[in-house]
Amino acid sequence: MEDCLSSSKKSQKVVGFEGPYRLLYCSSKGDKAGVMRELEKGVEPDLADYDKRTALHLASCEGCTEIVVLLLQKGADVNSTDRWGRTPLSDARSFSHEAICKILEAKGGIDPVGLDSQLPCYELDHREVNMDEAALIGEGSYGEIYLVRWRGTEVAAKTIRSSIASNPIVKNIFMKELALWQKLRHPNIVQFLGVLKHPDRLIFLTEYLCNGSLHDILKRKGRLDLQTVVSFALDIARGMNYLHQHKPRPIIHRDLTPRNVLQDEAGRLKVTDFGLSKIAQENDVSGYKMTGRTDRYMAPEVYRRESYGTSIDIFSFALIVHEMFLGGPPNLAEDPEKIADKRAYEDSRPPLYSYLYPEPIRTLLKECWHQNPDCRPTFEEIIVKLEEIQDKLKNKRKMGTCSGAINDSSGWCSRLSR
Ligand SMILES: Nc1ncnc2c1ncn2[C@@H]1O[C@H](COP(=O)(O)OP(=O)(O)OP(=O)(O)O)[C@@H](O)[C@H]1O
Repeated sequence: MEDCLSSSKKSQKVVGFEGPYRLLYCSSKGDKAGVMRELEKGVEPDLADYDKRTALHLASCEGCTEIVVLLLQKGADVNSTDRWGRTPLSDARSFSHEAICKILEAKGGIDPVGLDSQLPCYELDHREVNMDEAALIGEGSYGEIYLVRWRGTEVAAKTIRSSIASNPIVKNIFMKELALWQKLRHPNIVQFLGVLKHPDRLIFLTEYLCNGSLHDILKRKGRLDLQTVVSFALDIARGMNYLHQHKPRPIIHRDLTPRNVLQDEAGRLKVTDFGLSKIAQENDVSGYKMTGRTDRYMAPEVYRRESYGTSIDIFSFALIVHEMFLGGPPNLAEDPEKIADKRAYEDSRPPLYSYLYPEPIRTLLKECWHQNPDCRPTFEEIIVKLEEIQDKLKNKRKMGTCSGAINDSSGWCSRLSR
């Protein structure tokens, strides 16, 4: 733990607006003097943001020819790939910047994704769904959600805002995420059904979960008892473990929140919208923004704009489990950006009142929201711990007693019978 704590402090470096990321900003704006200044300061030409997009990606999609030439002269990698496997040439082609395509090709640039090689998404004839009879059930960052009938079954239809659907790069990324989603099959992952082939709209179908989101459930019911929390936490952890163990690359959710966890008729929770929300929130992935969207479930390393991995989802998971005991988010009135800032730079975490959080859960939450991502457990490890707690709870119920292996100093067993 000592090591974890000391490296945690090390990882708290501040990346301010005037930090190395200015290179990306200047590149996307075509500011040659700014780019030169940053490179002269010693900033690496291949510096990437948290989506692994480099200055060369940004200059290529913005059509900044001079910057592309300059970055290549300074040794930028012509074939750096971003989170979606796109190279600078992929971006230049998407926006038809012919001159830049030629420059990149001459330097050995390749386009491993290309619009043509996009994985096909399962397409359905739009006449199969009558959107005129659709009932609105919710609204998210990328559009509205409707309850519709498809082939005799109630399903959810998600409409994509035209600001997203009309941007070729964003649409392409969106379609790739959907193509990935259509391959996933797990009891704790919302099932993707297909995209409606519509001349001027982008709509996709998923299974319909009649009980709504965990956010809705907490609003309705308030605090959940320990047994329910453990069972819900296991559902989320199993769905997330499936995503993190995806081959050849793990799928990072990036926006795990109570709104992105839905409940089916049988009471089981399922995870939805991996990757999609963030695409929509970033609004314009072709440009680099100096301010990031923050929220209360964001891991410190994301807020600090550092590189990150699967453990950002573990951090969000801990906050969701914390909320289930509390019946909603703590410090609801506080500005989410302030909360994220304090978590990133002051190591602040929500309170773990002993009368609400039994000992095995307290320890688990502390591990999961550890400041150092390397010290957080994996979902596989979390599942083992939660199953142990669940087994003990079952045994206690059978024996009709609360004394035994799990510390009950806070009287948490008594809440089981509520
Ligand atoms: N498949 C579904 N079945 C039933 N209800 C759904 C389904 N998908 C979404 N909803 C409802 O619609 C609401 C909005 O969903 P959506 O996923 O678009 O947005 P969000 O999760 O609230 O926000 P964001 O897009 O930022 O993640 C959800 O909170 C939920 O209540």
